[in-house]
Amino acid sequence: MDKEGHIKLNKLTKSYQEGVKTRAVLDEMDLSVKEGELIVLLGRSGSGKSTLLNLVSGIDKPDSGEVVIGGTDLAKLNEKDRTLFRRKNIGFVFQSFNLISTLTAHENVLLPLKLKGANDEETLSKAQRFLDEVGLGDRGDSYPDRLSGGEQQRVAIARALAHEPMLILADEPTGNLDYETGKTILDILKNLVRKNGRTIILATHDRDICKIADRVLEIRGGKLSEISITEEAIQ
Ligand SMILES: Nc1ncnc2c1ncn2[C@@H]1O[C@H](COP(=O)(O)OP(=O)(O)OP(=O)(O)O)[C@@H](O)[C@H]1O
Repeated sequence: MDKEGHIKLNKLTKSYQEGVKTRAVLDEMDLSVKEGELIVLLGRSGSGKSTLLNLVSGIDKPDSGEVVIGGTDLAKLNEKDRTLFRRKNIGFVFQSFNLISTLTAHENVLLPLKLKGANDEETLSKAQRFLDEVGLGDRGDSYPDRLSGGEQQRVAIARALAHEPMLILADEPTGNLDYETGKTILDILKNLVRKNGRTIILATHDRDICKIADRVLEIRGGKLSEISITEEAIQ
């Protein structure tokens, strides 16, 4: 695989129509992410972070421009193939954890593996291994409503990584957690992503999170600009 252009955005443009008004959100945005990079995406509320993540995951379609992930141009896939591609290649971590309430922690981690068609003993133990990795090896039988917010997010991290996706997308992963829990979650996420050699794009408005990044990018006026990490640390 082309390490330099593991993920590429070419002139990505997206606007929303509201009545007669058009709101331009992303304006011919370019980006190239290397394999294994940890990108922190900053931007004020409403700047387009979630819009960008939805385009990168293929959940939403751009007005124009390309999203290329591991050599696959998402626009060339039909709806069904895009869903399959997403299941196989992308892991998600959301602000609101998004665990399935009727499944145990272990079953939640298992789900993306099953959706990929894996369902044998080895798969069961892989899900268990990832629960162990996030420190919840003994909570596999617990349902989400029996877990704290931080524990739920740890299950969500295990779920995002266990099926070995090419790319992890995290949207405000610490947004619903207190400061200390948020710090723990970020450490777990960073360590697991590094250990497994995954690429991650993490959107946040919390500038503190920049400390863990290889590269910090900011969306402003529909474009991306690179911010120096040392500059960010000093502020
Ligand atoms: N489906 C939609 N229809 C119309 N406008 C939308 C839609 N989705 C997003 N927008 C608008 O696009 C802009 C970018 O929204 P987006 O959710 O991407 O921002 P964000 O940076 O993720 O914000 P936040 O940090 O508050 O979550 C906002 O002005 C929002 O109102």
